[in-house]
Amino acid sequence: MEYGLIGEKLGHSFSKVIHEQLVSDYTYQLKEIAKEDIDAFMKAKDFKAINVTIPYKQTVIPYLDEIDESAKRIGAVNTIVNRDGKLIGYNTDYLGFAYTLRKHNISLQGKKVLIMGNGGASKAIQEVVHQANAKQVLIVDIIASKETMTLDEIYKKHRDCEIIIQTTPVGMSPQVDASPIDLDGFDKLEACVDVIYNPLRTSFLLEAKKYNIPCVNGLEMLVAQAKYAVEYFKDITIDDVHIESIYQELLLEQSNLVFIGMPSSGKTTIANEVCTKLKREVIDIDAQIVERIQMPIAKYFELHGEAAFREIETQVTKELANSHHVVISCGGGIVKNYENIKNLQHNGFLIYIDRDIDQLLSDPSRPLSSSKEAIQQLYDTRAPLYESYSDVTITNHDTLVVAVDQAIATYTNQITIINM
Ligand SMILES: Nc1ncnc2c1ncn2[C@@H]1O[C@H](COP(=O)(O)OP(=O)(O)O)[C@@H](O)[C@H]1O
Ligand SMILES: O=C(O)C1=C[C@@H](OP(=O)(O)O)[C@@H](O)[C@H](O)C1
Ligand SMILES: [Mg+2]
Repeated sequence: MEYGLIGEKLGHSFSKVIHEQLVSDYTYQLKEIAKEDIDAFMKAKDFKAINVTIPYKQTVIPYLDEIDESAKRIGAVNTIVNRDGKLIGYNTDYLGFAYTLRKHNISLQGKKVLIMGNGGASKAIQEVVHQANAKQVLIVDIIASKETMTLDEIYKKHRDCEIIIQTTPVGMSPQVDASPIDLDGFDKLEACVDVIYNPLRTSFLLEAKKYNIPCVNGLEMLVAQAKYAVEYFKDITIDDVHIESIYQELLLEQSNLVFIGMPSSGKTTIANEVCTKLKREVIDIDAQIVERIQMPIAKYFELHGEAAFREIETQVTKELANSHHVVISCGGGIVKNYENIKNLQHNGFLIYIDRDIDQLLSDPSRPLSSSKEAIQQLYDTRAPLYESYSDVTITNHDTLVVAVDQAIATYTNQITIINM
C-alpha cells in the first residue's frame, strides 16, 4: 500500500471517496487490520503515508520516530508520513475541527464551553479549545476523572454554557433517538457542534435547532482533516474550496429530499419527477401506508378513524429515519406530530411546497379536503408548521416543470443550510 487508511473496521468510511477527490492520479486504500496484525504492519513500514483510525490512534505512537507537538498533547495520531524509513506522526483531526469552527464563524474566545465526552475525538477538540482562549471548559463523561464532571453537575450549576461540542457516539445511527443532554434552560447557548455525521442531524442538533441555535455536524471536519492529511502526505497545499465542494457533494449523497405541504399541493407528483431526474428512489409515505393497510386511505379513515391512520403514518415515517439518498413525499398531515418531522429531519432536506389555496383540490380521496372551507381551515392551522419545519419553501403556482426545476435547484444549491 502506498497511501490509505488503517483501522479495525472500515466498512462505512468515506475516506477513500474524499481523498481521491482531493488529489488526481492518487489511490487511497482502506485497509482493515486485526489487532494481532498491527505490530507487524507498523514494523514493516510498507507505505508512503497513512491515516489511522479507531482503535489504533494511540497504538501506533510507539512505532513513530517523531511526533508533532499537538499530536503529542492530544495523545493520538491520525496521520503518519514515512520519510525515507522515518515515521512522523501528526494529528489532523484537531485541524479539521478548527476549520469547521472558522467556517461557521464560531469563536470560542472568552466563552464557556461544554464538551460532551472525553474520548479520542474529545482530546483533539480540547487542543483547539485550549488554543482558542475559551473562558472556561467543562468536560462531561460517564467515566469519572479529575478533569470531568457529571451531567448532573452541569444541569445544577452550568446551564449558562455558551457552546456545546458533542463528541460521544450517543445519537449515532441506528440509535438516532438518543441524545446525551437535554438543552432545556440553556439560555445562553450560541452554537452546538456534533462530531457525528450519520445521521446528518442528530437528536442533539435537532433539539438545538428547535431553540434556533446554530448547529454544525461532523461532515465538514471529516473532509477538512482529510485535506490536512493529504497536505502532509504529499507536501502540497490544497485550496479550501475543495473542502467545500467535496463536503457539499457528500451532503447531497447522504441526504434525503423531503416534500411537505398541503394536500394536493403537488408533493407526490413533484417527488416522482424529481426522482427520475436525480436518478433516486422515491418513497411516497401515503403509498407505503396503503400497502400496509391494504385499502384506500379514505376507506381507512371511515373504518378506523384518523387517530389510527396517524399511528401508522408515524410508524412508517420512523422506519425511514435511517434512509439516505431517497426522495420522500409526505401526506399533508405529517406535521401534526413533531416526532414525524424529527425523524425526517435527521437525514432530510425539507422543502415546503406552497400552492395557491384556490388551486388546491377538494377531492373525495383526500378525507380532510372535502370542501373549500375545510381546505381553508387546514391551511390556516398548518401553513405556520410547514413554514417552520421546512428548510426552504418553494411555490407551485406555475407549471409542474417550473416547480420540479426549482425543487432540484433549491436542493442542490442550498443543501448546506442543513448544517446551520
Ligand atoms: N403546477 C401544477 N400544475 C398542474 N397540476 C398540478 C400542479 N401541481 C400539482 N398538480 C396536480 O395536482 C394534483 C395533486 O397533486 P399531488 O402530487 O397528488 O399532491 P399531494 O401529493 O401534495 O397531495 C395532481 O393531479 C397533480 O398533477
Ligand atoms: O392532509 C392530511 O391530513 C392527509 C393528506 C393525505 O396526503 P396528501 O397530502 O398527499 O393528499 C393523506 O395522508 C391523508 O388523506 C391525510
Ligand atoms: Mg401525495
